[in-house]
Amino acid sequence: MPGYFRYSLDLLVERVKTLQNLGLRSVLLFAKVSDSLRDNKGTEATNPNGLMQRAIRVIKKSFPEMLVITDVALDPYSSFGHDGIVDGEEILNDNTVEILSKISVSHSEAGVDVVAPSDMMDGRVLAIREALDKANYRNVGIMSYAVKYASNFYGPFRNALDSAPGFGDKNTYQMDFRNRREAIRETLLDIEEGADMIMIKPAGVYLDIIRDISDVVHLPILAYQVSGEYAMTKVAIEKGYLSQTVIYEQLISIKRAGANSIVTYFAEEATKILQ
Ligand SMILES: NCC(=O)CCC(=O)O
Repeated sequence: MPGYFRYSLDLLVERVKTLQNLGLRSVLLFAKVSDSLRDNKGTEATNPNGLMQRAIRVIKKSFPEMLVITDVALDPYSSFGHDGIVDGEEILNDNTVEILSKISVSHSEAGVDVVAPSDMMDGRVLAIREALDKANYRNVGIMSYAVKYASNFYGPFRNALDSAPGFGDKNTYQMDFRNRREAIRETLLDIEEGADMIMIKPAGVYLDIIRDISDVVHLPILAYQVSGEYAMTKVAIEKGYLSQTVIYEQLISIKRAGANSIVTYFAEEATKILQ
């Protein structure tokens, strides 16, 4: 993924310091664990001393005011690269939801501010909310990936994390990009279950969906400009086909469509453009 790197914990502190100095106030963390730690149960994902848990502690210790959001999903921990527990060729929704709740509690024990389930299992927001409340983490928020399309734009991220599915695809739990109304249904369900913020993903070729949702939903709406959108633009700029100003135009159009916040790999560039 051009211009993007995996950070060890010592380098992570330097990286977050740079971002904070640029005026950024939140980070979204993803973990990359070694293949030997992957299984079909997400065991490593709940390790109190796992990479994600240590990363949360390191950041909150050095930058207590930085809002830390964590990815809650099985795919980086799954021997199959899927977001759920696999049985034959099936993804077991309810067993997965149970583990996602445990992962969320584990991240909360480490000090996370907001958990972000990105798996697209049904019923996970309610289960996570109940598990967090029961464990006394009532103030930990849930940013739900309510609308996540089975998109072809995730390629560079999956390469960076080695998290591409080992068999099949994610079409049985991620959404069909030909379907428009399902986005609203999924969003309203997640809100009813207790989501504090709604994520729509990808962003740039889903501006109509962002607009649809922002017309009916009055919670914070985030849009995720994903790795493929980033890589296309980055490479075109590097090759001189486009000027850097297209980044600003892309981000503004996502905002114009109705996003309150944008998750983007151009965050650092954006702070410079906006100065
Ligand atoms: N669960 C995280 C992702 O799928 C990221 C996608 C991307 O940036 O391409």
